Amino acid sequence: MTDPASAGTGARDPDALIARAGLRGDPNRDQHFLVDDRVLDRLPGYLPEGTDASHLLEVGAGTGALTDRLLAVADRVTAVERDPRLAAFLREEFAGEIDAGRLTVIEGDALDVDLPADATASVSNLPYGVSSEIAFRLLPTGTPLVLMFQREFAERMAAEPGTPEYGRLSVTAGHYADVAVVEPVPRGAFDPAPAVESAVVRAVPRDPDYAVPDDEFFLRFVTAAFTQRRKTMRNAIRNTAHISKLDDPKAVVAAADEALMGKRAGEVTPAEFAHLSRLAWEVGDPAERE
Ligand SMILES: C[S@@+](CC[C@H](N)C(=O)[O-])C[C@H]1O[C@@H](n2cnc3c(N)ncnc32)[C@H](O)[C@@H]1O
Repeated sequence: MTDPASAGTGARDPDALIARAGLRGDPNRDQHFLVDDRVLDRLPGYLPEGTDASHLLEVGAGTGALTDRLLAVADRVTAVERDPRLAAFLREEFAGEIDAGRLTVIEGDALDVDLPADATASVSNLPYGVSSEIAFRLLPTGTPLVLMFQREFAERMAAEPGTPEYGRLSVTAGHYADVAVVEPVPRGAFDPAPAVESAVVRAVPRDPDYAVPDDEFFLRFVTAAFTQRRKTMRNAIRNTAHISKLDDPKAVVAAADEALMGKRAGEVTPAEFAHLSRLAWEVGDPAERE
């Protein structure tokens, strides 16, 4: 049997893991395994200083190259993997760690399975097909996250108002955390190489520096406005009542600041969105208030 520990770092060699698993990553199943040791070694280090690493969560564990790095820094790791062949391989490859109570493998879809409520942080190379849904399962947990996304998606998540990338994703992700792109990752770091570039995002949880009347309403109000991002806020609010579920969007426009109503959604800051959502909650007759 191949020695699981590669020389030097003591970490398992990613290519050897793929060889032992005996399968090729299937892009149709979002299987792009990280094979660049330097990227793998850096990922846990992107967790904010002082992060409680007693129980790390990994979504989409694949052949376990990142799982192995997480086990090196955590007391305990929970790894979720949907592909039964990979889950079986992980149970075999990491039998020692599982027996020692340091690793739990959950076989299933990360969108359906119960994620451990006591995970203290997550480090994951996400399946890109469902990365948005998974991110928005993890962000409300209020734990630090280090997540690999498609680069374009990562940049939209971290974008500032007034930039072309700024949008619904920036405001909604920023509602839960300070989000930053910490490392672009080239296609060649993966096997098989994905069609697009990737990037690592760090999300540090925090309460927003503004108040909203209701999280769900705020997120819906923002989503509605960005469906009409070329229109002024005045028109966007009027035209999207079917999404924001406001009974009286005109009252919101009438009560709001003229200059703000003349801006486009891409120029409206999260705090301004929050202000507008409070106004809409008061005078726009949203569905929840009935
Ligand atoms: C980009 S690969 C990352 C694998 C490994 N962590 C690495 O870095 O090499 C994503 C992994 O997520 C798994 N996966 C795809 N969809 C999933 C889902 N809905 N829930 C859980 N795992 C999923 C794939 O089988 C694949 O192993």
